[in-house]
Amino acid sequence: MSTPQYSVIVPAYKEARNLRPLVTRIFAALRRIDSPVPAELVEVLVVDDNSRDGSVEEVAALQREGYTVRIIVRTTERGLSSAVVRGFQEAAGDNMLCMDADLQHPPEYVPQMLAALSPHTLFVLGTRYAPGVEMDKDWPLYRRVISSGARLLALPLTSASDPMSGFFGIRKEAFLKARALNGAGFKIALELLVKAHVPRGALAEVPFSFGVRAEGESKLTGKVMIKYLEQLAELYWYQFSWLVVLAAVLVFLVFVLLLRALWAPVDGAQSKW
Ligand SMILES: Nc1nc2c(ncn2[C@@H]2O[C@H](COP(=O)(O)OP(=O)(O)O[C@H]3O[C@H](CO)[C@@H](O)[C@H](O)[C@@H]3O)[C@@H](O)[C@H]2O)c(=O)[nH]1
Repeated sequence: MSTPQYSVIVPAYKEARNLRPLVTRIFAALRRIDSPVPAELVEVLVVDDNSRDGSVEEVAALQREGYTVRIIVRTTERGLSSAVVRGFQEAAGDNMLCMDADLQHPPEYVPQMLAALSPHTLFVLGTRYAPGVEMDKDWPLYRRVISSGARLLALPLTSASDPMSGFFGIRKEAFLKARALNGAGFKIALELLVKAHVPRGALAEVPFSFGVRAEGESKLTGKVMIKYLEQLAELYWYQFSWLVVLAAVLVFLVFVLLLRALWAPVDGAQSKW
């Protein structure tokens, strides 16, 4: 078997029933005659947080059928973003893609997303905010509102149109540049866009329609949303702390100038004496 050059990272918690359709559809897309990426160069890496729902057995069955898929089972950590970071650390390929297990990210887009990465295009983002893209009409209204609100709050941090997306790819060298990854919450794409300092010219966007979950339940809870607000505060500080320092220096200078202006006439008066 050739060494994988492309790794598809799938964070998964209790997704046993989605893994087979996900993996078989990814490889079916890669085996199409018009796929820009050969299936033999791709691995799928599932990062599971000890789901104990048959995910390990499902991956073993897929391996026996010849699919290049492996699973990491974490027993001491939990969380979507940290699972993705672990997957990127363990990936064999230099071109790495992250996607949900639940088929909300269409597996048929995997070849195109992987092929978009290159030494010049360090980040590829699956975006739901592009002309002509429609949200699945079954996606609940409250999720649309949360997603749009979260996106608006993040827009000053990045030029990407959908920093909330969980469907994105990054080159290994860009990932290794990102220091002090927090890995909390759900928004690892946003954190990587900010901390890997991906320039606008090295970012490609691929519009896609976000579907509804195939099986199981979303793990997005109120706690995850609070984590997002904490993460935003950290990223704003990371990105804009120099502005705060600049503002402090300016305030100090204005203060000094004011003091001088206030004291100057008195000094003048004293010198006459
Ligand atoms: N390993 C691991 N995986 C997890 C965990 N929590 C969630 N996942 C996996 O992460 C993927 C997304 O989780 P969902 O719970 O399905 O998220 P969602 O509500 O559909 O949110 C998605 O859409 C958002 C856009 O609105 C995205 O921002 C988000 O990243 C995610 O893709 C799924 O494959 C799920 O199994 C966890 O604690 N550990």
